[in-house]
Amino acid sequence: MNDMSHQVPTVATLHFEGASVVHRGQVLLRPLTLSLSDERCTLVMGPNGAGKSLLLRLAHGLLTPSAGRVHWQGGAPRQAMVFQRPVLLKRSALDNLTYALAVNGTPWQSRKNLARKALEHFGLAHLEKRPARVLSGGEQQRLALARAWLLDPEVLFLDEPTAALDPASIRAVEEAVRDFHRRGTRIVMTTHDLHQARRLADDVVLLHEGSLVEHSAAATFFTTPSSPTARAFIEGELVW
Ligand SMILES: Nc1ncnc2c1ncn2[C@@H]1O[C@H](COP(=O)(O)OP(=O)(O)OP(=O)(O)O)[C@@H](O)[C@H]1O
Repeated sequence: MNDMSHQVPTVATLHFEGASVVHRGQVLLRPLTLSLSDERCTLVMGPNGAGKSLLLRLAHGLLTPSAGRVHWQGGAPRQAMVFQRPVLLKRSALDNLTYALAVNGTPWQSRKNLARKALEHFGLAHLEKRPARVLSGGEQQRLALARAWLLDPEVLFLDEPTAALDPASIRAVEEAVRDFHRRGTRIVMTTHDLHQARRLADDVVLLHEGSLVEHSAAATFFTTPSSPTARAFIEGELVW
């Protein structure tokens, strides 16, 4: 997605400064120093248990580091997060969106109209009355993206949003991610899928066993990774 990175407005830089996560004496994320700047699409990669979700939770402020700090230079931007298993309310698809707008302070007169537009944008218009929790995995993921879309985030965090989806749904989610990016939203997304990372990433963060292994431009990462661990990961030899 490099071609788009010069067309979008500047977003604040996110700094991790020696940020670590320790739980009951166990180090889950070793002190991490990393800056995410520019209007990029950053893919956070690594085997199971590497610490990708922890990094994302720290970034979005859902988790406080045990030591060090995570902060936005230039003030925290408007941000949203989409999880692998979307958290949806026991309401219709439409009501999930109007509720998010209400929480966001959108005047009630315009909520339904905006929510319907978002449903349409994500190909869900025909499902507006269906309870959100009975939607298929792919539909739920699109509804979560529609909800994020309505909040017009400057930064969007996605935690393995395509992990349990079929190829068509994966394509739909990736297209939505590109759409967000075109609109100027900075993307930070975790994935296991090397092909997906090649399709989407401007830069790649590789974690392994709770440590940062590499942060480089996607072209560099995939062609000339600087560490043996990154090479092994790209070759599919780093299972965990
Ligand atoms: N609340 C918690 N309590 C104890 N251990 C945790 C907690 N959250 C995460 N961990 C551990 O921290 C490590 C990193 O977890 P994390 O979810 O960040 O991995 P991940 O890279 O996202 O893995 P996956 O690809 O499997 O989703 C794992 O070993 C996990 O078991």
